[in-house]
Amino acid sequence: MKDVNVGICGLGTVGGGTFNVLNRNAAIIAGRAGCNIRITRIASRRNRDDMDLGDVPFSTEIFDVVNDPAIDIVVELIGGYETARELVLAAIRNGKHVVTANKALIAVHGNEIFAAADEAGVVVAYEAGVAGGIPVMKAVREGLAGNRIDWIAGIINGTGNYILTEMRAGRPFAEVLKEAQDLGYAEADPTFDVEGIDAAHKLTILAAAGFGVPLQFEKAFTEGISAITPYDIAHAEQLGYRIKHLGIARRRDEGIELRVHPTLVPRSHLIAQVDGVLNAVLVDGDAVGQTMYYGPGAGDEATASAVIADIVDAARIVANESALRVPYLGFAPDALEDLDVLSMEDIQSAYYLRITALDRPGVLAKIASILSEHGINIESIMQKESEMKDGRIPVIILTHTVQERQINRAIEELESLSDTDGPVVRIRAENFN
Ligand SMILES: NC(=O)c1ccc[n+]([C@@H]2O[C@H](COP(=O)([O-])OP(=O)(O)OC[C@H]3O[C@@H](n4cnc5c(N)ncnc54)[C@H](O)[C@@H]3O)[C@@H](O)[C@H]2O)c1
Ligand SMILES: N[C@@H](CCO)C(=O)O
Ligand code: NA
Repeated sequence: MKDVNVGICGLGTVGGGTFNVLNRNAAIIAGRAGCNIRITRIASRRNRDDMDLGDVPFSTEIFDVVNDPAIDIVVELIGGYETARELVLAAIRNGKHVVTANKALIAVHGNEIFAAADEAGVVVAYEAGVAGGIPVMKAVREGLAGNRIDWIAGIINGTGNYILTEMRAGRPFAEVLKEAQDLGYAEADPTFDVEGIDAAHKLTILAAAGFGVPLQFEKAFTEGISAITPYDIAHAEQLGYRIKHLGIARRRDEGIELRVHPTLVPRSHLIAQVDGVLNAVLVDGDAVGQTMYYGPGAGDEATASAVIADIVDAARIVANESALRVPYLGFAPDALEDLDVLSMEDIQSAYYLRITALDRPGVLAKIASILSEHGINIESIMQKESEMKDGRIPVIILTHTVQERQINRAIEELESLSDTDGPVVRIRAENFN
């Protein structure tokens, strides 16, 4: 059996997991790959005293790995945008295949990196970057190749889902975030997790591969979970919904919806049961219908599982000098469509609205008439007793699907009524029909 040489850049959570699993399962992996996958160099800022690297040379200079002529596959696990970009482009220039878990890099610099890789005749693989251990890129790029994909919706940030899950049990935000960081789930800058940036990176990649469009991260809409209150979580539950932080990409004739925000989902739907660090991606294809991919979205060995699957794909190419490659986004580069990302005003969604009304006769009728003037149909309405006994009553409304523009105009009018108090809380909702 041929040897294929791998160099690892970055020996943190994912780098450590990759090293350990590659060693533990070496025989199984060799059997699948048809070659021996050998780690011949590791570089990272610091060596780890909790790991035994055996006789694998270690250095603190990651560019040593990409400049080592013996290395066939460079595994980029340092994270971040700029150094990772330089490292990956240097590896490509040196004729090496690249495996990365870095969705920020692919979402922002993927178009440039894929073009460079095509030019050099090498592959760049990024399965671990999207929904961690779940082989969802394999499913979208290969398993669903016969479908026109109409929409993709997913819980694609483990840290955020972990926080929302624990908040339902009444635990404070900051304490749960610290726990997710200690478990190695969070990004170096955890606002990427909490504010939806990390999920938007992954959604950008899913949308590009699902719909056959270039990566357009700069146009993705992101709203985080930091404004979600236990109050709205409880009321959503009473309406039969659960609040999840979703990435949603929908293909419409006019363009693409690309958005990450807290979303009410029916409690009876499978996706509402996805808790903790687990991720799930729902994909709607015209032939297959809805499929859902579920599993660990973060963590050392779970992510390593996806990194190694990509190493195996690249190793097969090296060992067999094979030209058989799946295009980066699953579509031949000249088949990518120039579809624009729609503005948020143009997206379509259902909405949960919480209006603080003054307890006066006729206020409900005024609210209903404003919604109706804007063409918004009400799915359900709930008027709560005033908890503060201060004459202010929460009115909770779930709407049918409308255009966000209609809701924005209606909210402006609702807020300007003398019978309402303060801003209207608005959370988008999906029924996955
Ligand atoms: N942690 C997860 O569960 C997870 C899951 C999926 C994807 N990812 C992605 O995997 C990548 C790595 O994440 P991680 O959680 O392992 O991070 P980490 O911080 O645990 O590990 C990164 C390692 O790279 C080293 N490093 C960074 N820059 C370097 C440089 N310039 N020179 C030398 N060493 C450098 C750091 O010292 C650290 O040891 C990121 O892109 C992340 O988004 C992580
Ligand atoms: N920080 C990311 C890691 C996996 O991409 C998450 O929590 O989902
Ligand atoms: Na994955």
